[in-house]
Amino acid sequence: MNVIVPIFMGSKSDLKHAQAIADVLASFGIPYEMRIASAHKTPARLLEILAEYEADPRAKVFITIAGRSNALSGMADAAVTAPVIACPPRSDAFGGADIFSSLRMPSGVAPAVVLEAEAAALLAAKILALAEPALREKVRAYQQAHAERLAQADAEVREIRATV
Ligand SMILES: Nc1cncn1[C@@H]1O[C@H](COP(=O)(O)O)[C@@H](O)[C@H]1O
Repeated sequence: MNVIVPIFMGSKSDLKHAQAIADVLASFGIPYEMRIASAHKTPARLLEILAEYEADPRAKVFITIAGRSNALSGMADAAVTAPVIACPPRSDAFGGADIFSSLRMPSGVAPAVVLEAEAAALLAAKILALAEPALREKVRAYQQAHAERLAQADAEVREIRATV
């Protein structure tokens, strides 16, 4: 597959979350690259790396991970023409307030926000599948596996009957 999904994170402390996304991409056979740059601390470096991927036709979708104040996703979205999926790491600090920095963007900036690591990778897979029939089949198989698990669970709970 001649694609590469750049996964940007704001800090190495985001690596576990990034790896969870990367693992799902790998399960779809999608190549990825992980990069670290902070919109707050190293903005020039971030834009430099983004420009490299903007010039790379394989980079058809980006994933961005930044905790606390997520400037990374909006900055990335404004700097590249491909879709950007923001998947901020989970935080319960301050009542989960971090999430709001991922939701509202200035005009002309539109990163998608997907909170679960697996789902962020799935959205990336579906975007890439638009131009990759083999990947589309893998997405279909993934959906089918979910449907089968539900059918199995349904059959199991149906056995729990009231016997009055
Ligand atoms: N928003 C932001 C800008 N620079 C780093 N962060 C995020 O802040 C958290 C803590 O970063 P650090 O390790 O640099 O303190 C990480 O989730 C990182 O993505």
